[in-house]
Amino acid sequence: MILFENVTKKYRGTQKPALDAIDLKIDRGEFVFIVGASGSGKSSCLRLILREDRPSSGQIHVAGQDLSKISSRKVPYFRRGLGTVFQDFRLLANKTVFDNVAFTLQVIGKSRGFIQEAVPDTLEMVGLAGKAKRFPHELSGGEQQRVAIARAIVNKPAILLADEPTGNLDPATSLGIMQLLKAINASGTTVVMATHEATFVDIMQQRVVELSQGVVVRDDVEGGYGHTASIPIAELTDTGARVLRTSEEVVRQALAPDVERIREQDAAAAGALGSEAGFIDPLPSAAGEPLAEAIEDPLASHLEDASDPNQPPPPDEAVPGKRIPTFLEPDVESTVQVAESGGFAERLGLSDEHEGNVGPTR
Ligand SMILES: Nc1ncnc2c1ncn2[C@@H]1O[C@H](COP(=O)(O)OP(=O)(O)OP(=O)(O)O)[C@@H](O)[C@H]1O
Repeated sequence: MILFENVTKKYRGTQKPALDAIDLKIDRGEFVFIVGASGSGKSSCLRLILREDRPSSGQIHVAGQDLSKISSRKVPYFRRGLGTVFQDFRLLANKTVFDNVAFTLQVIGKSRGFIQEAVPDTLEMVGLAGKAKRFPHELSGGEQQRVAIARAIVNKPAILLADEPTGNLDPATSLGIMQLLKAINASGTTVVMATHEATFVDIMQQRVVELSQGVVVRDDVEGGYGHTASIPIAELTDTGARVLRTSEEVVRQALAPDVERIREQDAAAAGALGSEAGFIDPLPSAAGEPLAEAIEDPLASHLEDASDPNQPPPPDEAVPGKRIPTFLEPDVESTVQVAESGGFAERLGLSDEHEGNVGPTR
């Protein structure tokens, strides 16, 4: 699905290569964390996959295509098969939630009827049903990131690239985003995520590729974050250490891969997202469960308990009739970070041809 062969990237005017003879193979359906200290080359790696940049030497294949053979004119078409999520959301400030997501489909020529079905379905999946008419500045940070994820998956990409998608979010909101990405991966979409979030990486036990000064220094099938960003526990006060351990336990409960409940959630989420390999079906599951409900409810009760570090997380408690759990309704107001310009469309693999309005259907 993604293949780097002896890839080196050296930016103009720099002495050391940002990436140095990288070999990397990521198969269809994998969830891969790319970790490493600041400046180790994570974003460079994602930019090369997205064909935003070209390697100085070496070969890159993505989704069966040799990127060196794609002409600049064809790059937007290539990018349509990739979903991208960034730390700063990059929503269009002057468009509603609906229109931000619809924009992706509109510029690639999907019919109005298709858009008016696919967008609400995708918004429901990410827990934003009912917020279609809001503008980005009327949303919390977590909600904005969910809009960005909806925009990234609405075109059913085979690969989702996420560059620090939780970097601007509080821990609880980040956890919701991680669960969403995990569920998207469970549907068959390959997810590659660059992150500094040690706790999530440690607990999710997915493949971890660690970069150091542009070199792959570790590639673990079920790895942890490693020492690159660990907080030395000895430097914490007793209270600090207890709080840290408690929040880790909360996250572990919510994401641990060996918990049967999580498997069931994955299955439910995969059902909600569709079974077609590599693609996400925007229809709800047969049981009518939206993705947000399928993956989030148990977490809400754990998080509520996180305030008391001496209390173990309670058992799961379903909240009858509750479509979107409290956890998915973050009340933290965040600084809205939006992209205003047309370069945004190009980066997302969209042409910036015409930009008519697509009205919300509800
Ligand atoms: N456009 C550029 N021109 C010159 N040097 C660059 C450019 N982009 C990145 N670099 C350099 O390449 C190296 C890798 O940067 P990159 O952004 O890939 O790291 P990163 O691991 O994503 O870092 P961070 O975690 O801080 O986002 C760094 O030394 C950086 O300064």
